[in-house]
Amino acid sequence: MADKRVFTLSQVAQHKSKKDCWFVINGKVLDATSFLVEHPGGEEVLLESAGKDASKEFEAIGHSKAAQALVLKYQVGVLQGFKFQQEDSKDGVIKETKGKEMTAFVIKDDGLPKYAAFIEFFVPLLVAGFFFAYRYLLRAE
Ligand code: HEM
Repeated sequence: MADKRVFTLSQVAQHKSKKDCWFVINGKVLDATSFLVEHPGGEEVLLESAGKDASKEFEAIGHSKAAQALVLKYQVGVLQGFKFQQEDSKDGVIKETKGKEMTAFVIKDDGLPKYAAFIEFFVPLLVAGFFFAYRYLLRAE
């Protein structure tokens, strides 16, 4: 891939037809011609952005991670003067990193000792027992 080719926006603007459709997403110049028919959002939206910087539209849709990764497949170069933020993507090519998944545990610790559950169960039972015993004794008198 010609990942270090630098294009100006006016160069990108020359590729705005169905047979030659380029646009820019976050500083990456993409040739999405072969992707037009495959795009799940339809080719019309892509053609509307043809030859332009479609970063805002792309972000506005809230494209999935998979879609963002797919962008790299169609990259032909970078936009002149665009400052890439990530260290590893100075040339506009974000190397795929093995995603480190974040996991979290919530350790439930309400500070009660283990026998608390035992007490919570038996104390109401005892109270009820005393109540019925008391009533029984009252009737017996
Ligand atoms: C090469 C660039 C692009 C790729 C690889 C791409 C990929 C995708 C993918 C995979 C989806 C399915 C949903 C998802 O996984 O997020 C999608 C949906 C969509 N895309 Fe793109 N897209 C690109 C550019 C654009 C641009 C520039 C626009 C707007 C101007 C756009 C508008 C949409 C819309 C409207 C949907 C449908 C969303 C929905 O139905 O909820 N896409 N795109």
